[in-house]
Amino acid sequence: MFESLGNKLQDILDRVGRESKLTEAQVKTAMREIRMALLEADVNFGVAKEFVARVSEKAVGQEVMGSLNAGQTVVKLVHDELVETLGGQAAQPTLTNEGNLWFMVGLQGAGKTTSTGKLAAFYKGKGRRVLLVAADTQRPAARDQLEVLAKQVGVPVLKVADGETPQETRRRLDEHLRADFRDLVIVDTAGRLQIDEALMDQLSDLQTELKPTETLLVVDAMTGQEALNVAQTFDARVKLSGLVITKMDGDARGGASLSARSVTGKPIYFAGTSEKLAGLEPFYPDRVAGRILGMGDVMGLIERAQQADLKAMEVKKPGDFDLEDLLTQLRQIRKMGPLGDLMKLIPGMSRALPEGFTVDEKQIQRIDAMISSMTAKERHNPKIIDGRRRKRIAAGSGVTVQDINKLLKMHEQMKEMMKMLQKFSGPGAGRGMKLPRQPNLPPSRGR
Ligand SMILES: Nc1nc2c(ncn2[C@@H]2O[C@H](COP(=O)(O)OP(=O)(O)OP(=O)(O)O)[C@@H](O)[C@H]2O)c(=O)[nH]1
Repeated sequence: MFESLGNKLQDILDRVGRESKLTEAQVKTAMREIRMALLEADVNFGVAKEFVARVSEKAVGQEVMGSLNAGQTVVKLVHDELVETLGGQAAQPTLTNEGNLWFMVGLQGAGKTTSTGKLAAFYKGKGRRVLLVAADTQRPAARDQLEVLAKQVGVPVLKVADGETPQETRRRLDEHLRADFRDLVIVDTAGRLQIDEALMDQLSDLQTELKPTETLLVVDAMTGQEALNVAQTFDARVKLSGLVITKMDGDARGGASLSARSVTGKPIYFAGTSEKLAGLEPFYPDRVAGRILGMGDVMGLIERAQQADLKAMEVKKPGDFDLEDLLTQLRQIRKMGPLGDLMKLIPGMSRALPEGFTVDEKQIQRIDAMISSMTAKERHNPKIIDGRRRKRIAAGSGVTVQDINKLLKMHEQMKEMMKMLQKFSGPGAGRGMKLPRQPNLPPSRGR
């Protein structure tokens, strides 16, 4: 479990000592890594800080658990705390025999309309009689989009007319329900590009009139830090009862869910996992905890590495792998197959790569230019490249400072990757590797 962060911590903590209890110094060192992992997963800074403080308190003086070493013990503590913070067990919204009326709220583009359709499909599958209400009068196409989804699911839809008052909507809904009994009404409310007072008032008025039994905020996992503000504001204005996190199939590591959950304290009921109607799953805190910690699809990576000819990787100790080597290796590693795909399997890697990064000749030339603008000393020890030098190197190689930052980060992560690949490739691969197939590893992607 948690091999990448686990290995990192293991290395650090092995250097610190082998006491049977976690010392304050050990915990402090480990927590720096943990905080980095949280920030990389786009957890809000304040939330990450509080979280780390909470875990530190629990960890100091804690016995090193059973067969685990100090690093693994810390990661386990962090993981358990993450699971707890994310809600522990998977939770479901309240449903009674009748009179269930749910509000779907959120920013435009968060996936509100899509999630409304997905919920209709999910609960119809459980034998519920669902009615959808298209109340998103903000985006002209939203009501039609919901109608199309409703048709696909096979449930009726009530469309709110432009300029209709909440009272009129209530009356029409009652009429509809009298003629055609439904035990679950899901209302797709007006989206907003950002938090907007007038629209918030409109939403609040509709809520007062329709009295939803659940008010679910749809949060886009890709929004990262912004999730905290969005969740906070919506909760203050329309009192949320739960959350739905969409686009968990993307590159985001799920930090948004931790931020949104921490600030509202409301359960996360569902995770959106594709654009399709079936792409909705109950939210499993343990899976997301693993993903936030950046464990990626480690098993997938190992399988690929074992199939590849990795002789080139054995030239150096990973710790000595410098930027010049990076350039050489970048070309050799391409033999492993589509490098982009492979890199996505590495925790944090997809975020570290420059936007739209694909390994083609042009990219290699850019990296070549960046590395060539560095001194031999800098190439060997990139840590000495400070802000001023980054600017100059960027200017000298025709790229931005962000590109330099990303390159340096990628280099660090490649070193990590090489450590893993070395461990798990070549004759004897797999021997001594402590990698049981975990049922709760994050779902593998791209395979
Ligand atoms: N990959 C992926 N895409 C999703 C998911 N949920 C929604 N989307 C996509 O996100 C985009 C926006 O979704 P919508 O449902 O239209 O967004 P909305 O929040 O209803 O937007 P408004 O109606 O404008 O407020 C669409 O292209 C969806 O297909 C998901 O879980 N995974």
